[in-house]
Amino acid sequence: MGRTLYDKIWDEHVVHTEEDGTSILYIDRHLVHEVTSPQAYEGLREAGRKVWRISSIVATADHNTPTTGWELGYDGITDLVSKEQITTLDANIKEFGAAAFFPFLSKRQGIVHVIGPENGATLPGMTVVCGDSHTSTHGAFGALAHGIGTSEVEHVMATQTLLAKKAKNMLVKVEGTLPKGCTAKDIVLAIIGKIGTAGGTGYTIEFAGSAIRGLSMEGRMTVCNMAIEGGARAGLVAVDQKTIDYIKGRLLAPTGVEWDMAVKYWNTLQSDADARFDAVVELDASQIVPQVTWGTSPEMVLPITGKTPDPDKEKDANKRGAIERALEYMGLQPGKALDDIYVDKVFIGSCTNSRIEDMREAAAIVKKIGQKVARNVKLAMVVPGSGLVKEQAEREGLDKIFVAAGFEWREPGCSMCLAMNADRLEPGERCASTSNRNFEGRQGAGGRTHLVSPAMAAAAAIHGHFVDIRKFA
Ligand SMILES: CC(C)[C@H](C(=O)O)[C@@H](O)C(=O)O
Ligand code: SF4
Repeated sequence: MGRTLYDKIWDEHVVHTEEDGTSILYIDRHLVHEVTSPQAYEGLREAGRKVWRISSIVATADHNTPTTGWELGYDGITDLVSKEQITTLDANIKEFGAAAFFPFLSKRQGIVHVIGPENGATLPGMTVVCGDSHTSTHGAFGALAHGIGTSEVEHVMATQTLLAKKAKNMLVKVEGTLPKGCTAKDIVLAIIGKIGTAGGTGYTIEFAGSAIRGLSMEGRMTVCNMAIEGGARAGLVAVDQKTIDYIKGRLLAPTGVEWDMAVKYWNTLQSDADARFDAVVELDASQIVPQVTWGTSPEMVLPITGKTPDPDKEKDANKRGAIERALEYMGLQPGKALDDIYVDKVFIGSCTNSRIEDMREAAAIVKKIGQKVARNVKLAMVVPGSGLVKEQAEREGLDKIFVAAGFEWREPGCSMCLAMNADRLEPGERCASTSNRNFEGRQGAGGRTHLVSPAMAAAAAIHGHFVDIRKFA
């Protein structure tokens, strides 16, 4: 019987399997950031160990880095805990080594899930880990990539392996043409709306179908990024010519004979036609409408044409309670039209949507509408995912479009995706955000997050409330 893409990568990396299925998996790439690595390095130090394969480590600082004041250097990091995490990473990499390190202030610094692929650190067929749940992003390259905990970070550093149990195979097939105004973000929000945040639990999801093949690598990364929000630790997309074209010439990508050999192997990284999946979910891309989350979980999502749900109409007591709590936290009434929700802040960024294509989509809408950020919007910020994205966007003049319309154009980092740096929501503030999590307090205590695509966020900034961007498409 044929094998899935997941089966193939797993088989290539499994070192040993116990009777109960517990396996030792060889790890090719270890991405490191400042939040989940300090204890791991400390553990190595205490045990007198070295990093097993230094060339597997690629590191950057992202969660704690400020997005303003870079001209002040490290003095611009006002939060002392943030500063300590960033300088600790600098010291650890100096002591333990890495294949590549993009520290705070360096040109290639950025969100770990943006800089990995961008620098050719993420390659098809690899096993990729990072002490970060959104490592699933890298699956867009046909790599088996998932987040691990801090103790596992230390284990991988010490042994180059990870203890893991094989997940089941799920196929999410999205066929058809995505309507104008809809993006990869709308696809993945629609998938999560359908399967729920636990739908992918215990599975590795392969995203397939003509709509997925039609996406750019940036779009595929957006989809895989949120596989974790659908409950799956890893998401995958089969390798095709787009994958290979994206990688060619990147900093850490193979060259010469090694490139040719790699491409030959990468071209085998698809599920066999007769591969068996344990679960199959199908979606018609042509039916997708721009999505907006209304609640405190990514599955609480509806088309922009929708209205917030009425808990009284929900028969299941648990679900009813969840709807009531979410509406209360979000400060919304049942039956509220989504395009009548006004926002206080707009955040375009995060490892879901801070790549060049996202910047282009947001700028295009701003240009098309041709107006300034609405008066009720206190802050609209665009945070590129890396220094290279920032540079590219500036070459294309996108920053000028944003700034002229009243957006702030910031330095790269995780920024307002989570409240770990200076960018955050104040209690009660409502935000249109292109990030991936809308949990209570995620963007700051009491903050209210609505997850949307970059184009939807940009339009919300200009109109002051959510709008159906299909009318501009
Ligand atoms: C800080 C880090 C461990 C965390 C994660 O694992 O995802 C963060 O990136 C997030 O998005 O919540
Ligand atoms: S951008 Fe957000 S989701 Fe991504 S790694 Fe940073 S904090 Fe996590």
